[in-house]
Amino acid sequence: MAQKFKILIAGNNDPISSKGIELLQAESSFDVVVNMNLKEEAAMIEASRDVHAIIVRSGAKVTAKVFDAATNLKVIGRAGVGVDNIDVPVASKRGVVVMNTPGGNTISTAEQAFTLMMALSRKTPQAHATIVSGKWDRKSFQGTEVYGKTLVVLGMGRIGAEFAKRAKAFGMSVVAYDPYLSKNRADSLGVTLCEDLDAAIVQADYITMHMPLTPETKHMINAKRLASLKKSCRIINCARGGLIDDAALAQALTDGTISGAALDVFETEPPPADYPLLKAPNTVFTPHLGASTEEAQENVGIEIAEVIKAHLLLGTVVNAVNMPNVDPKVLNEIGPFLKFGELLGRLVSQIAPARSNVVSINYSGKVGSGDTTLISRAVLKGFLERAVGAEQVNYINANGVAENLGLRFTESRLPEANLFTDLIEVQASNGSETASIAGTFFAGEPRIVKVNERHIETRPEGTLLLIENQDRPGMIAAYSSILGKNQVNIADMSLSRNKEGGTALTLLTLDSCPSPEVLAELEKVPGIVRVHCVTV
Ligand SMILES: NC(=O)c1ccc[n+]([C@@H]2O[C@H](COP(=O)([O-])OP(=O)(O)OC[C@H]3O[C@@H](n4cnc5c(N)ncnc54)[C@H](O)[C@@H]3O)[C@@H](O)[C@H]2O)c1
Ligand SMILES: O=C(O)CC[C@@H](O)C(=O)O
Repeated sequence: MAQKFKILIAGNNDPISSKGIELLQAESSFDVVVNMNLKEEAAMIEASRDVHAIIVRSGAKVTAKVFDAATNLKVIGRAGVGVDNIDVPVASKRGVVVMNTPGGNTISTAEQAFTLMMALSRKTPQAHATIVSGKWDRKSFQGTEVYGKTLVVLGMGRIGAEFAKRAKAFGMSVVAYDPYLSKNRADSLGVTLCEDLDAAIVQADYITMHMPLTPETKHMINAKRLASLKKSCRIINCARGGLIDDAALAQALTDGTISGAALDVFETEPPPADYPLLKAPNTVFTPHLGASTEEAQENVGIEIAEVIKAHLLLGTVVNAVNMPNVDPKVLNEIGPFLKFGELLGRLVSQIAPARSNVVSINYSGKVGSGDTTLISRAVLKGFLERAVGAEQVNYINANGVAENLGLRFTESRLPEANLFTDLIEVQASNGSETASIAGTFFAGEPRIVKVNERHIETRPEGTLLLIENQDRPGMIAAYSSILGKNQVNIADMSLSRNKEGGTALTLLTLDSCPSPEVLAELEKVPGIVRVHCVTV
């Protein structure tokens, strides 16, 4: 029977598009629960206990305690961009994929920010309030044009770029500050790139903010920077509360250091009644409505439903913030390498020297010319399974699990392979000893082609017995007779030696796993250096 997946659509009065919900409800293997009343952490914990997927906007918070309770959780979908309501480091540690919908609300948010800029310039909300209160006041609301003014865009990503296009159409000259923006991109947008934040903002008649909240961007606009601005400067923030120090902004507005602020987002949401900013002059506020349009909500609601469905049913990963993308085409191409990489990692972990602290993956041939991030994660996953348990490690947390164990991981690529179209070699080393296995595909079938640098050929199937012995007559008979007398049948055999009379390596495929006593007996045979029994 197909697995049933329970999906929680979690909200705090911020609904997800019904079209997205219906798309999930139409799938017979999904049990969809919608709960828009998850303001308190305790309620979120209860609702998440047995779910496989959670979909949120910005209202519901997925905290570490929610992860503790949601032991079946595989994926979280954010119907929107910012994932600051999800504890992403904990998600990664627990192996939960976090996916968002970048782009679906770009236009709506750029339009909202632009609307705020215009409303701030023309005091529209204040003028409206006087009319509805019965006054006809045409003197108090003289505004300013944006035409000919200098706009500084902080964060020239998707939304910043859409804002900039609109500002240019309104005759503004646009300066961009974004440490990750290339000169080419700035040129193609027709904006002036300024590499220094302080030098950028002192020119501004308007500043609009469009970057994520990170430790680096927190309080980017603080008391010191506010003091450096033109007195006529107005600030718009439709990105995230916390980019601006709200207390410092309230002060700067009150004492006339700057001319106005229009905010869709606040450091504390919702702001309490005594929040100083709410009493400051020359402001326009909206309650985090950037993405609140029919179009944006339909875009992000449908998109997140589609990616969650594809992830649960097919394993595809799209727009994950804690994992590389795996679309069905790529998955199809690299799928066999993922399985094989995991298997090589698992095999090497069984012959690795004690206290190995470095795992190296060497790619050669075609496989090394593409993106190998996921294959390496697969190798690490396979390698770590013995140390932490197969359930505890996956493609998302493999790097973190390795780091916790003090295991370093290196990767190298050779575009040319000497003998094989594709070759993946996995090595584990503790500084003084190294063990390695390399594999490839022959006519689509996986093969082990090297063990500890020796050429050998075997199918990675069942139980493999690896015997290193002195190269001298009678060795094969010695170990074969011990296996035979203990009813262990040899299904396949591959031999290799470094030189005549040197060391030989035998890889036997066995029909059953020899007992520890049989392995001990083999190790005692004169001339046998090492025996490893490895399960594929
Ligand atoms: N108000 C809303 O409802 C709403 C809706 C959508 C998005 N947002 C927020 O808007 C922000 C931008 O969204 P986006 O889709 O444009 O994201 P994006 O990733 O396309 O753009 C973000 C930009 O910020 C830049 N950046 C990063 N660090 C920076 C720094 N230190 N200084 C300057 N720039 C920096 C990045 O290089 C990038 O170009 C996000 O925080 C998102 O959560 C808010
Ligand atoms: O869900 C919302 O309405 C807010 C979305 C917005 O903050 C985002 O980051 O995409």
